[in-house]
Amino acid sequence: MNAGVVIPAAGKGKRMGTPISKQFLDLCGEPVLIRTLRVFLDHPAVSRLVLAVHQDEERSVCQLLDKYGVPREKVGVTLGGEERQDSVYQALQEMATEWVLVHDAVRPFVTHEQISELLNQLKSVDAAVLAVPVKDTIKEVAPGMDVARTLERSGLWAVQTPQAFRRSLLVQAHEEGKRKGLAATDDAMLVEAMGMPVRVVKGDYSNLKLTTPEDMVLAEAIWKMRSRPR
Ligand SMILES: Nc1ccn([C@@H]2O[C@H](COP(=O)(O)OP(=O)(O)OP(=O)(O)O)[C@@H](O)[C@H]2O)c(=O)n1
Ligand SMILES: C[C@](O)(CO)[C@H](O)COP(=O)(O)O
Repeated sequence: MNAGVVIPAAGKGKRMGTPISKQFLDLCGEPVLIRTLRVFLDHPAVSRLVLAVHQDEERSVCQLLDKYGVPREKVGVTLGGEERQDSVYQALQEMATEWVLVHDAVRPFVTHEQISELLNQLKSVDAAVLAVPVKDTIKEVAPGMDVARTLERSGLWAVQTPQAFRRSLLVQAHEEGKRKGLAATDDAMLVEAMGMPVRVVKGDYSNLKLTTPEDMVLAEAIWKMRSRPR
């Protein structure tokens, strides 16, 4: 199977709060974005990647790709939008493969096994996502900070990326979502809104999304753990 990869990388990382956007922070010697890209570049089923970047960072991203020897014939760069959803849609316009994976630039710990398993699922379904069972008790909290209710944990999963799709379905889902004014925090939500099934593949808790400052500390620890000789 031949797949393209859309990497939304146009966020400003407000919750991380660093002067440079979190996708460019150093993770044990290389920028997060480069670490994420390498996983996909090295996967045999990936034929093309498109990065959606912020307009102020387009030049510096291109320089970064050249500095780290990223093959530009395989990696395109396009401008992202206001929200993650807009950035993914923009990058999808540059993608022509039948199958597409969407993956956050700030999840550098995705593995080849996870990518392969998601693509394997696309032999029987048109949408599949990585997720892990939630570990905490989840409560819905009312605006006044009183607990509204406690959710039944047994069926709750925290969804990650990559998320894998038949490209035509994902494009249609984004377009219908836009028409209906849906604000989606992941791509599968848009497919779900069409009433289409989405398969869940069990992921790994270390496939962290770097969001807040303590995530960088965890990320360094995970990187070091993975780099230790076995
Ligand atoms: N307009 C946007 C917003 C987000 N993203 C990307 O979507 C991924 C996940 O989003 P998130 O963690 O929310 O990143 P930020 O929007 O940068 O973070 P924050 O919400 O804290 O500002 C990141 O790779 C981010 O760069 C994007 O491409 N375009
Ligand atoms: C797509 C995602 O990574 C799945 O967990 C997540 O929803 C992105 O959310 P964010 O609000 O853009 O961080």
